[in-house]
Amino acid sequence: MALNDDEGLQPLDLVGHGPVIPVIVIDRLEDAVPLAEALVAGGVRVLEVTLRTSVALRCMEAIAKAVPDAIVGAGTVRSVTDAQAAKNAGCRFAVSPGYLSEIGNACRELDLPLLPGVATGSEVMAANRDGYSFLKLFPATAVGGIPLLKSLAGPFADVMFCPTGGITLQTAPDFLALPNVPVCGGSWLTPADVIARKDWGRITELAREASRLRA
Ligand SMILES: O=C(O)C(=O)C[C@H](O)[C@H](O)COP(=O)(O)O
Repeated sequence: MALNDDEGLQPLDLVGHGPVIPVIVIDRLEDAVPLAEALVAGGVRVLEVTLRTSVALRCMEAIAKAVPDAIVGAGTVRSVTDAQAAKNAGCRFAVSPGYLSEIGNACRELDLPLLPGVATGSEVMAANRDGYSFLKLFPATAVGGIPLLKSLAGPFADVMFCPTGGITLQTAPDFLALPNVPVCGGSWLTPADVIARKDWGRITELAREASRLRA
């Protein structure tokens, strides 16, 4: 499925590359490229690098330049400035934890595909109004998880979700079994302690496990 490819938005296939989008926090620039290479080696190409650290933008830039098989995007996009910075860093898509029309419109202007975060029906409607129908449900487990996704499928039958927040290798299959969930997100593929000890082999194993889940 193409990501929010309504008129005016650049389509990006985020679903055809596997069932899980890793949500990544990188503290050291030197870890960016080997981490991305380890994920790609495990079959995970779509990478959401969060804008939560001071080196995040430089990490995205490094991955975009050095790991051509990775499709790198920016997570934690909370402002128009963040979206612009992500585009400048070479990101192919952006993910926001919530939704603001100004971010939706700015991403359209920037030709930067956006996966907007929503947690309520009103937010789904605001994002739909602005042309977005593939949405991130965040924080997925905390706001209602599978029962909420089943409920949303009634009034929002044409909306697809990437639930993220509180999902694990064990619970991901139940989310992916829902007709309105083609892909889910999670940080379990890139644990902080594994990155800290530069155990890239373990990252590849975690990626391989995730990529084998049913898409
Ligand atoms: O930083 C952002 O913009 C986010 O979107 C938050 C992440 O999606 C979640 O923190 C991932 O949740 P966990 O898999 O439970 O760790």
